[in-house]
Amino acid sequence: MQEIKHFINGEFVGSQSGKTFANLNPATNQHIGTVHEGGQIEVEQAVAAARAALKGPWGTMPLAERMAILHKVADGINARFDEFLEAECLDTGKPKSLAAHIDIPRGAANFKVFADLFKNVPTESFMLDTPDGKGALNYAVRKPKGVIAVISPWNLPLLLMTWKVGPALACGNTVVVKPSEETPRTTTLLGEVMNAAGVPKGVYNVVHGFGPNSAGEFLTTHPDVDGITFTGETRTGAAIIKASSAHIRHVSFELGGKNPGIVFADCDLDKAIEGTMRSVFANCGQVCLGTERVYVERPIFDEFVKRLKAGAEALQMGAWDDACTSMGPLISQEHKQKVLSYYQKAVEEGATVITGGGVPMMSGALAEGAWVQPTIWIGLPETASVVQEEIFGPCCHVQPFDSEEQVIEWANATRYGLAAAVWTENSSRAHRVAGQLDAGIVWVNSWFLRDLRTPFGGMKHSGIGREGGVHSLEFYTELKNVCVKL
Ligand SMILES: NC(=O)C1=CN([C@@H]2O[C@H](COP(=O)(O)OP(=O)(O)OC[C@H]3O[C@@H](n4cnc5c(N)ncnc54)[C@H](O)[C@@H]3O)[C@@H](O)[C@H]2O)C=CC1
Ligand SMILES: O=C(O)/C=C/C=C(\O)C(=O)O
Repeated sequence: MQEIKHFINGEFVGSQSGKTFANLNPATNQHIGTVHEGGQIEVEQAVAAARAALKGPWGTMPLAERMAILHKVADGINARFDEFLEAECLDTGKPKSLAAHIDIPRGAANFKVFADLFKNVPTESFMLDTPDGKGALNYAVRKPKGVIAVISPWNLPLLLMTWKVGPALACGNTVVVKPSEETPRTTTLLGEVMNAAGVPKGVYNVVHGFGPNSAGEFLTTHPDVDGITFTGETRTGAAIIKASSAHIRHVSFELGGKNPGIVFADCDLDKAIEGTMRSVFANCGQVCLGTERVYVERPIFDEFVKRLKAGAEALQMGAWDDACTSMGPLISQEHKQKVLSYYQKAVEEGATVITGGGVPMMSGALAEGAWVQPTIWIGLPETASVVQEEIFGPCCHVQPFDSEEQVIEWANATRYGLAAAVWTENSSRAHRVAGQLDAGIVWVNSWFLRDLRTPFGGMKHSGIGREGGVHSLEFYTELKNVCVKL
């Protein structure tokens, strides 16, 4: 059984309180590790270490050296690829085919891409005319923001944590990470890679624990934190703003979604089915960008539903290391109960269940895991709970539509605005519809095709701010204008 400790000032340390909690494998519900629960003391130590590293070796390191170290971190993740893969799959139950394709490579890329992006970024300068005719020169310089608190979720643990830590470190900041209590392993393993890569002590710190009245809250309310970046539920984002409001600092929030997939009759149906299958069921539906509302133009509705059903029923649930597995379990028993409560609500609200709706029969060690069936509903009004609320499970409601105007109105009629997918071969329509959707990202004829240089974030209740490319640079640095009278 693995003991999972905090990583503070370059060392693995236990909690002074002696408090621990269980690390469970969601595929089996077995206790596979013991995690130290951080309190005020560990958060205090981690923030102090991050502040000292900022003033010391990291803050004074030449840019080229810092970027070379971040390349070594990426190489270090790749060199220990199989260990990261196993750690991520044990924590989440996700199939290794998925984690090997997405989670671990993106974990490494998040360091390389941002190191390369930020190496040569210019800033603005302006000449100002003055009455004496000599003028003044203004130029802006970027400084690291300082100590960044990173609060990360359990659905794509390494990917989403490094998506923030990579650019934060590339900009010269130091970080204290509070990973999700459900998925402590890869964040901890990254500490070993940081040390091996030569990252100075205190630059990357990890404190384990929960949210309210635990490490998460202690970190986000700490007065010596200069910025908070968070991915997770909208309600948690609101709680973090409220709890930390005494201190003025920037926040960057990537929150929930209830994303539409819009399928026009002129789409390439094979591509639309393949993309919608991924966007609904990948990672057992636990992706904030995933599609939970599918709108299909009426002439192809029956055919689409028939083929989506066949795809869902062909998914293979099983162990993470079985090459045949295409869908894993949900993250926890608690989340399983939440998703099943929506399965029940859908029926109570009058849905026709096309497939799924319950719990699959799993055998052997998997019998006690957090498994649910991939599920498709039709026949609900747009006001139904499962059409309006984020479920975060392998399920969707499919609705026929008759006009562009109608589908745009429905697509926008939620409090969320994170992502959308549009399937059409008509490029004028693609641009027209994309322009009218309330979403931070619209994919046309694709889903989860990511370019890390682009703005990423949500509208409405789906987030505050954008990260990615120069937008990460904006969040993780402070701009200072220097005005020199000539
Ligand atoms: N990317 C997304 O949009 C995600 C959405 N979710 C949604 O959120 C639901 C709940 O999942 P959770 O893991 O509980 O998500 P969450 O939003 O509660 O947790 C995300 C992170 O925030 C921390 N946290 C929670 N409360 C906090 C607080 N008051 N102060 C500081 N940190 C805090 C957690 O410990 C974790 O590290 C899921 O059922 C799903 O619907 C969950 C994970 C990711
Ligand atoms: O940055 C990405 O490519 C993925 C983002 C996904 C989420 O934010 C999520 O699922 O929570």
